[in-house]
Order: sequence, then structure tokens, then C-alpha cells
Amino acid sequence: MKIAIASDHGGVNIREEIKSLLEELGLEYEDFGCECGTSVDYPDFAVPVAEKVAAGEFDRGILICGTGIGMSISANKVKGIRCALVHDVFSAKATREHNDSNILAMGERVIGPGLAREIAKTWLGTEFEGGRHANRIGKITSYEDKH
Ligand SMILES: O=C(CO)[C@H](O)[C@H](O)[C@H](O)COP(=O)(O)O
Repeated sequence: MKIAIASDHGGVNIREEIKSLLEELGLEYEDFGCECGTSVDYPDFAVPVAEKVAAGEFDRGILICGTGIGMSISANKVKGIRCALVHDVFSAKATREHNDSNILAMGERVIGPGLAREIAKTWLGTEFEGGRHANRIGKITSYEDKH
């Protein structure tokens, strides 16, 4: 599995924590920034990652900002992206099983690095269940195809 990861200036520490997790898990990843000595704008990092995941260049994406909200709003503008904003392990599992989420967003001003690591590990290790959930995702995809 190949992962695209990025953060704004509000998510640098968790981004580094998740990169060390990806290395431990032996997963290939590419870091799309930020090189944050200063304040940056989260859409400039969320959209390129989302476009790369939507294009199939990466299997999944992980985005971190202060709350995770700006990253998730931005990523979900890209067709084919199902970005889940997650701050607990239960939701990390559920959003893979039920939503087949392809991007995980988290907020460094909301949770600490230890919980972020557990969330990412769970999200990366959980498969989509398909079945009734696939029908529901089909409805999202068909809306996207019509608009
Ligand atoms: O987009 C966000 C909120 O929805 C992120 O948390 C940003 O990291 C945050 O808005 C950045 O805020 P700052 O005051 O410019 O550091």
C-alpha cells in the first residue's frame, strides 16, 4: 500500500509521528509537505494529495491540520475522495469497514500523537466490508458522476 501524507503548520508533529509508524509498518509513502516554518494554507496541501489518491497514484492519503476539518473539507471536494475526519479508534475502524474512506484526516490541536498513531494503524489495517455499504458508496459515486 502506497500512502500520500501532508499537513499544514498545525499538523507537523503528528505528520512526523505517522511517518515513523509507516516506516515501522514497512509501508511506502511520500511526504507532500508542508515545509512549515511559517503559516500555510491547508487547501494547498489537501487538494494535491486528494488528486493523487483519486488518480490512483497513491492507494490512500493521510492529512493533518489543527482540527483536521479544513483538510477534510478540501479533500472531499475532489471527485472520488472519501476523506474521514477521525479522532477515535472506533471511527477509524468503522470508516474503513463502512465508508471505504481513502483519506484519513486528523487534528493535532484535538488529539495527541499516541492516539493519532493508534487511529492511523487501525485505519490502515482495516478492510472495507462491501455488501450494503458498497450500495451506499455507489449512490455517492453516482451523484458525483451526475454533477
Ligand atoms: O483548517 C483548519 C481548521 O478547520 C486547521 O485547523 C488549520 O490548521 C487552522 O485553521 C490554522 O490556524 P492558524 O491560526 O492559522 O494556525
